Amino acid sequence: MLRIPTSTALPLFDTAATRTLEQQAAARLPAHSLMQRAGAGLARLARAIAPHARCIWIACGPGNNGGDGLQAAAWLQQSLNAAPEKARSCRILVSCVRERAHMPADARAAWDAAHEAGVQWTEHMPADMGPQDLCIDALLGIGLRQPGAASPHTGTNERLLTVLRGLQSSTSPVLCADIASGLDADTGQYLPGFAPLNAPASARHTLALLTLQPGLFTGSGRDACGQIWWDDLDTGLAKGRPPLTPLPCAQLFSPGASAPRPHASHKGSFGDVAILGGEGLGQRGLSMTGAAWLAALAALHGGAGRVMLALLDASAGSGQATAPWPEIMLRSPEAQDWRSTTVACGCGGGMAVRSWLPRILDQAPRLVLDADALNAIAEDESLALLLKERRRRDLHTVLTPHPLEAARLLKTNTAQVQSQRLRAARQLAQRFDCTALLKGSGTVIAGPQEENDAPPCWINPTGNARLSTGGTGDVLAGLIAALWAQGLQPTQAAALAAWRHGFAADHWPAHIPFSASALAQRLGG
Ligand SMILES: NC(=O)C1=CN([C@@H]2O[C@H](COP(=O)(O)OP(=O)(O)OC[C@H]3O[C@@H](n4cnc5c(N)ncnc54)[C@H](O)[C@@H]3O)[C@@H](O)[C@H]2O)[C@@H](O)CC1
Repeated sequence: MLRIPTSTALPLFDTAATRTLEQQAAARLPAHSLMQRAGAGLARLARAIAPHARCIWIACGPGNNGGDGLQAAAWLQQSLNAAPEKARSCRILVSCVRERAHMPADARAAWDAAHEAGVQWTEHMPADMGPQDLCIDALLGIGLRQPGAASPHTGTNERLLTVLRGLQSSTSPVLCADIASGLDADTGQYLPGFAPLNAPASARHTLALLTLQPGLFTGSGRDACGQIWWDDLDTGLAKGRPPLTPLPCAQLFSPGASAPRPHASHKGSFGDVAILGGEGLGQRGLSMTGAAWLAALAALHGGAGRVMLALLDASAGSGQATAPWPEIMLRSPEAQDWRSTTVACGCGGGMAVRSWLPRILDQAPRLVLDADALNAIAEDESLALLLKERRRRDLHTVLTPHPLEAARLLKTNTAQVQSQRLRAARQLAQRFDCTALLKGSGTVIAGPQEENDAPPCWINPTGNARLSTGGTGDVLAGLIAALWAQGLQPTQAAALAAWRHGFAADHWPAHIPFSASALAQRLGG
């Protein structure tokens, strides 16, 4: 069993691929083996999470996810039976939303095992559960379907939803079997009617079974599933023995070991970054120079050899007084040579960045486009065309939209982007022939399409809600530019930057107030 994230990049499989892998694995094993292993994994993790539980309540759904819960109940009860002194201090209780006769064959076998072990059945969540106890959510796994098409058994949905609401508002920790019930394993979105009404009042853990799926890590997945664990059910998947087919739909990003900087190096060894952004107060009365400074500061602390800042501020130079980092060289946009550097463009660019975009899109060999540069391109077909043509001219681009910016670029709305985050990132990468980094919980990074190949796609596992504050996106854009300038490929630079950005937030020292500029200054480690 692996605790996620690990230091290796892990494959993510969608539901269709998981079904195929499940069939392949089941065909090699005696009947019910996979479910027995799934139940054993759940029982092991349950004991580790709640070693002092007086009550473990297992809510079981109508299908094989419910079967996993029943099998876990059987294992837990059996281990209590083997240690009678413990059996007096802990109860294993099961609620099942469907009768045995209507469950699939594996689940019926698990039901029988639970029954034989002496598990107690209960109609409702026990009223006396406390923070040391544990709930197991085995209601719905990857078999979730749109309500309505769900079940021929009338009344199931209502009972299931009542039990689910109990789990979602539980003050005892919750361990989800495979995935939090109601969450789409491919997209990380709740199906209508399944989203919790309030934020969870207790810790969440999820044991992914057989495969890891993208929905655990993006959209609502992180909040719904909490700490993620993976049990590949002894199939070898976690040891890097994926079969040739089906292929993963994405990977969970993990940085490889970083090479130390050679001793015989100088500032020219690590590339130049130029930032263009920061509309001045004089233009529309809305100063956004801070955004460009943040990107520049991040590029500096991200290890670029030299950092130049070209402010879109008629009174350029005034910024120097407010943010005195003497290592950052101020340039006028006219004086900067855009052909020779890695460029991050758009941070705080306001309206002023628009007139510069034709030149930047035409000249910058490595270009990170953020914020107002993205909005300008979304509104101007001629700019979009220039962007699309860049890769054919051997000029490369990374787009860093948040969901609203992505929606503008894709001519859709934010809800559509969020409902299919992986697909949206891939569409952006394909449409503009570039790398697209879609920000949000579980940032998705998609590379441009290689000939006859699906674009590679990563999900970043690091980061937390600390990053939900102004300026962190500018820091990310500057960091991508810095890593790219140091020689990484664009998609690798984007993914590593997202990882390091999130990692810094995850390991934030309690005594330092979090802000984007503090984050930028901690990127060096
Ligand atoms: N069969 C096996 O050997 C294995 C099964 N596994 C487990 O099996 C799960 C998949 O099992 P299933 O394919 O049976 O699917 P699920 O158990 O996830 O769900 C299917 C059941 O839920 C009902 N349902 C679906 N959508 C609903 C909705 N919106 N409202 C109400 N009811 C709804 C369906 O009518 C069906 O009865 C995995 O998530 C995993 O937990 C894994 O342990 C791997 C091994």
